Amino acid sequence: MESTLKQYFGFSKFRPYQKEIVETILQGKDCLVVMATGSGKSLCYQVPPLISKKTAVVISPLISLMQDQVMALKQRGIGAEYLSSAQNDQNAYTNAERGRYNILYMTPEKACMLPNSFWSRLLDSGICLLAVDEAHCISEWGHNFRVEYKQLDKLRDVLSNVPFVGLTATATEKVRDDIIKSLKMQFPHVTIGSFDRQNLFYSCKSFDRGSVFLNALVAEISTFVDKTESTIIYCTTVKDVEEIFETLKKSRVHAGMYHGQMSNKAREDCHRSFIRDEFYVMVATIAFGMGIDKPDIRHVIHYGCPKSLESYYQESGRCGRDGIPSFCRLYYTRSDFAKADFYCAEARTADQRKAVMDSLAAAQRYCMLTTCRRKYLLEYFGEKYSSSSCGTCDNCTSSKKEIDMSRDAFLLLACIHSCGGHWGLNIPVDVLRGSRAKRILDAHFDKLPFHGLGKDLSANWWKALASQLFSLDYLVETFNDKYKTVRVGPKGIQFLNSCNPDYQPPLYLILTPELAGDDASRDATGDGIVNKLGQLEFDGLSQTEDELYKMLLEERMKLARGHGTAPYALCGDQTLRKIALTRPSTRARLANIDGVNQHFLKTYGDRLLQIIRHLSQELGLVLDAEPIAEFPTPPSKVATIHKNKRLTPAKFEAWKMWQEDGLPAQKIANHPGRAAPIKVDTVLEYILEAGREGCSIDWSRLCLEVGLTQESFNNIQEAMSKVGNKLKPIKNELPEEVSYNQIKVCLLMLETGISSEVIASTHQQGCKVDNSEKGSLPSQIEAAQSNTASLLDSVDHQMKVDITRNNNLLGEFEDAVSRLPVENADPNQPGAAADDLSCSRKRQKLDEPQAVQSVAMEATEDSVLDWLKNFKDGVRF
Ligand SMILES: Nc1ncnc2c1ncn2[C@@H]1O[C@H](COP(=O)(O)OP(=O)(O)OP(=O)(O)O)[C@@H](O)[C@H]1O
Repeated sequence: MESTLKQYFGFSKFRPYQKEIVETILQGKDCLVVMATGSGKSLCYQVPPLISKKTAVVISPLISLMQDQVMALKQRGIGAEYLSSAQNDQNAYTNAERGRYNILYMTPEKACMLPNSFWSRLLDSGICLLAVDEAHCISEWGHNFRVEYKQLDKLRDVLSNVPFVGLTATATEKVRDDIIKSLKMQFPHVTIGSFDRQNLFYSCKSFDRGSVFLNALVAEISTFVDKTESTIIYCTTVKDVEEIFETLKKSRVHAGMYHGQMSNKAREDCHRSFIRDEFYVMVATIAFGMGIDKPDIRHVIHYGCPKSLESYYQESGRCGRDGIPSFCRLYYTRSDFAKADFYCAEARTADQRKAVMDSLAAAQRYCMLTTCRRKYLLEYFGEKYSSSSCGTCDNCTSSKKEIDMSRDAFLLLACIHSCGGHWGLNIPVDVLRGSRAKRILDAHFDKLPFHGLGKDLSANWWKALASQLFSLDYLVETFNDKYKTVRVGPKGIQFLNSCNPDYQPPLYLILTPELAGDDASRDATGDGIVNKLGQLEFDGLSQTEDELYKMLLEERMKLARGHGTAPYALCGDQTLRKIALTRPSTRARLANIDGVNQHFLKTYGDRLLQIIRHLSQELGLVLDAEPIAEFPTPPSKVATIHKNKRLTPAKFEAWKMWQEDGLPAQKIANHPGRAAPIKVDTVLEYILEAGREGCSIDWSRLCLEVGLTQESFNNIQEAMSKVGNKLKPIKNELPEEVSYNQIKVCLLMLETGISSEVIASTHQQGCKVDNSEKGSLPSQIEAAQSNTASLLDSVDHQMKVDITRNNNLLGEFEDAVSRLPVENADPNQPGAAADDLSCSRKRQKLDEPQAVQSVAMEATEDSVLDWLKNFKDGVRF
């Protein structure tokens, strides 16, 4: 099973539950799979046909979804086709009957219409399973009931011995029972995975409709587009879709739109362009829902509260299906919560109406929540979340100010209580605000002592306060057949009992923007949550590796265009990031990367290797940077703000050995603890990466180790002023002996504000000797001695840990000298040594592995001085 997984999908491991489900299907048993969006349900029905060599029939609700899946499967070398009204190729039917496809998709309508003869021929050829994707559509209790799904039970009689597999991301117990019954499943194996999408960051914000907000939204979205991050903006009406689309267009943000009033063709075209990354923003109604199989959507924005929490989970679940950190934001207005009647219009029974009202109330509560959003979402779906803070939603990451609102809470609770608890929220709020509307006067509520006591605050302010009191269970909402009523719950009564008009016990509530009346923070997209989050903690790509990743994205786009397919169908972003991190130089190494399958390797492998080689060279990155086995599993959680991006263990270890244990890069590269040696350049790259991430670096020592002198520092700076800060152009500007490592160190020093004064004084003194005192042997020796001493001082300073000899000065001196990389220490080659003091040239070889390899000269003070005397022009270290 694992080799099939690797061969076709490129993955080395099954995700939780996948393997056991595949095994159960292969044993011929029915299965019900309830697992989160993006958790890998499809694989559960895609692997069995590849193992059993029989066809898997998959019922899927949308033609566009089937088309996407078929396209992606073909890219993996899997025989796949779909049957639907959109299928023009008549051969598809004949091929299907003959079992020519591993996976055969069809709509429920098509499945019910196909003649028995088709099924019996296909049965003869071999069917290994019938999967019903988005199986919640079967249930009237589901949030997406579809009549055609109900008729699928007919197939049970035709395919009596074929295992049926129902798959869905959202199913309450009732819905699960419905699916089992409707599909006449026999003792099914039921798998319920976690609903937690750890890589998603959730946030909500109220907004005011209008051009100010729209412009701010568009400005933010264009920053996503700049980063080639795909975004879906879900709207609740076609009008909103068109308005946002137009605003984007005016701002020259290339986007697509998708809603039910567009023609099928226009919708399909738009969908295709979006998945092919021809544009990065899709503005859509929920019509663009279940069928979206694009794994690299980084932002799902809801413009308006969705009709239910189930829909929200499903729609926001389109985000980050590839496991990369992604963002779900919901903007709501209070008027969204008054749409219950509209949503109830289709409900046929009182139960259905209640279900719709309950779902909308849950979504409303989610919007107004001041506690952990993830916890609320998961617990809504019946999953226990033990922590009270996920750390990856706005409520868990923003600092919360709490203030005592006991008096206002007292007024509101007392007013609601006095109104008898038979009304919605509007009446008591109107009473507080001193309304003299007919219904208030008719009920004599103008006589209540609270009438007008809250007139200085807006109705929305009081409703925002009510939301907090709901979330603390001080207030309770009840749904009748048509109306919502609000009453004071037992906790609220307890609070009221402890109050009198002159005294209320403190009640600290979170000061939300609405309660703070902070219009400035609400007049646009508000907190710019994505920007505030700072860097995402992910897989520790260095800046240069990230540059490579972006270039690889572009190259993937070109390849995909050339083959008329979507970039993600070639390989996922996750896989490309791993390629950027490791830069494989051979097919075997490329094949080892998670996500690279046989078909990809055969079709694009050589071209990709060429590209990797070329781009890595351009960026000064070494190939085969890290043994594949050392890959960290990318954390699936979105990170909150951290000072340092996380380093991979390999990078951290290298930095620690260099900085804290004082080992030279050469020793680190060949450290016995390693499975295989790595290149010195790679070690230096890791150290720089650590420096970039805020780890402390002994810059003098690093300059010394790569041979960066003050002069080359100046030269590099000068080159940068001409050609910018890209490595290759800088390198081209400089003498050949200036190495990439020197340039990288210099760039990072400039980037992190490190002064060139840290460059060991020996470099500069060495230059002085070379320039001003050439020819005077004693002075050169003196200078060289002093150079040596100060050089040793600086090195010695770093090598605290590894000093094994005695602690007296001579011992330290010897030890330090013995560690110095000495090139051409052979006294019979004075020419090389003479060259050493020619400043900019003399250090450049230090970073070359072969130079560094000739280490370990056993020395005493006397022997060094003796040895120095043999050289007219000094020596280099
Ligand atoms: N074993 C695995 N290792 C790595 N990635 C995997 C594995 N299984 C699936 N994936 C990837 O996870 C992503 C989501 O998988 P899939 O489309 O099957 O999710 P799903 O559960 O069907 O989601 P949805 O309910 O949204 O349709 C895909 O990009 C897929 O390639």
